[in-house]
Amino acid sequence: MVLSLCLNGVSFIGTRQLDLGWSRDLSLFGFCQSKAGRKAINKSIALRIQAVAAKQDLNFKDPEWKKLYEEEFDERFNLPHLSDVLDVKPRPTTFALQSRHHLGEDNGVPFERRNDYVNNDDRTLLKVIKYSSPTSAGAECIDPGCSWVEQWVHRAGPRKEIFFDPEDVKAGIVTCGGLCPGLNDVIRQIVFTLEIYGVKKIVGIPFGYRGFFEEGLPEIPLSRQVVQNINLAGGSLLGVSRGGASVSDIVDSIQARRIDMLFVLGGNGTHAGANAIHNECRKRKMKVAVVCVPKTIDNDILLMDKTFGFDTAVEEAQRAINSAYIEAHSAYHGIGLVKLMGRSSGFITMHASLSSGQIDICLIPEVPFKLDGPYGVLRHLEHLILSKGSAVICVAEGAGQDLLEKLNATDASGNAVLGDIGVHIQQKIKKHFKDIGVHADVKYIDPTYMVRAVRANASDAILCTVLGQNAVHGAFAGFSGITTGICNTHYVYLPIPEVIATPRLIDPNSRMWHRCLTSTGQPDFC
Ligand SMILES: Nc1ncnc2c1ncn2[C@@H]1O[C@H](COP(=O)(O)OP(=O)(O)OP(=O)(O)O)[C@@H](O)[C@H]1O
Ligand SMILES: O=P(O)(O)OC[C@H]1O[C@](O)(CO)[C@@H](O)[C@@H]1O
Ligand SMILES: [Mg+2]
Repeated sequence: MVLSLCLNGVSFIGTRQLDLGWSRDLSLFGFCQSKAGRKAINKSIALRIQAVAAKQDLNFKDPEWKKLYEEEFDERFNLPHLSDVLDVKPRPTTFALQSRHHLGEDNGVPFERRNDYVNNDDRTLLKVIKYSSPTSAGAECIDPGCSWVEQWVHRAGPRKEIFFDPEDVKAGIVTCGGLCPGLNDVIRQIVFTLEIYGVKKIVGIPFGYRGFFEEGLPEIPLSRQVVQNINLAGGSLLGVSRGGASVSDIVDSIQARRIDMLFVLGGNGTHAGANAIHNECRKRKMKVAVVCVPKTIDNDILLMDKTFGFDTAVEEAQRAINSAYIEAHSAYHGIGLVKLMGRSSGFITMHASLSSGQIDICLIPEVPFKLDGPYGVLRHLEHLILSKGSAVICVAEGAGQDLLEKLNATDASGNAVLGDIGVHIQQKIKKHFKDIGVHADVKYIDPTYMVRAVRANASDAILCTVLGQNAVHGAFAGFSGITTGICNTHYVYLPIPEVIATPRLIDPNSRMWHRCLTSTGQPDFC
């Protein structure tokens, strides 16, 4: 399992699932630390490098360590293939990039297209920065010297050989978790691409994994005609849901329906489910390709530049921020407060704050803060009101949960139900200004579902198009238990476990978070 461990500005990457107390020990991020605290952290960094090295059997004194690391990395990112467990034979692809008769002839010689297909040995480089030292901003290091280590992942796209006869294929598509702009765009491209391969049986599974087992939820037949215009609306043509049946029941249902390819659109939880489905199919020696397309406005999937829907959500969030700004700016001592989605990651909040340019205080789950006290948010707010007359705060829903009473409840999928940090901050601001006898007019905006129910914007629509097509190419190429994404602007296939080992978080020592702080001008709140 991949693990990116961030310690006081330095990240060390482990290759297996390592129990290094990563989870949410935010004090490790090096914020709010005294000099003595920082010294202790530096010592713990040294100890932890040793721990990583020991657990990975890496001895950095061994001149071969880098080679060993790279070999292990290749192994981890190797894509599971149907031929690993089944006796399947390749056949020439039926996917034509253009029908030849449209291309015509040149001097009587039939036009030959070149470089049409992706070679199975093509790779894309995962990390492209060479850090000169572990103290470089946002450095991700494997060894104490922060050596350059190559990490290659598999390139996505159509292969020359395929492992299914399209005539026989029944393909299923399912969308799980919460809504996300672009779901319909991905469904549409999957259907288009399947049909180009020659697949005739394409069905949608209604309402997420639930559609596999709940009575009265019939499959939805899909074709180019059915999906032609679905991208013009937000939501999912198939419906979504949380919670679900046992993996074994889902695989029974896949077997009974004779599905050969399953395209699964969803976030972390959905991917965990898809991987379990893939493993169960393997165990039963079923020839089923399970391919995911990561869907989450939270952008919390590891290794990827971004997930589809994120851009649109950020754009939409700006409407709320702009309204909060106008309200705050037009009121006497106005304070605008906007809460945005982001259970464990503050990407939407950080990007919306950066892009709007109207935010004075940006609060995310990855960076702890205090509301009260001389260095707390409220004191800074007081300063903003008295110095410039108004202020706007943007807070992620998962931020500051340590300030709220734990609810000890979970949703149908087992995700923790969070306390409402927006309402809490609103109340605290009102009370604070009342207590100090300064007028303040607080306007709270919670656009939660509005940012994800819209249709995809232009850049997300393109991303969805590529991902949907690549998902189909991956299934025909015989891969299963994989997901598709964009890494360093190139499109790749990745084994599912590598992208869901942990939720992807903002590194508080990254350049991007520092840029956000530069933009808002906010201090550390602790
Ligand atoms: N570890 C797991 N194993 C099997 N299935 C899972 C697992 N975690 C979640 N699921 C199933 O995956 C589906 C979606 O999970 P979840 O509700 O957490 O959404 P998600 O995919 O993480 O998307 P979102 O980003 O909207 O939260 C649910 O039907 C849930 O039951
Ligand atoms: O209310 P729902 O549908 O469970 O979705 C809420 C969650 O979905 C997410 O947007 C992830 O898709 C989280 O940020 C948020 O907490
Ligand atoms: Mg989730």
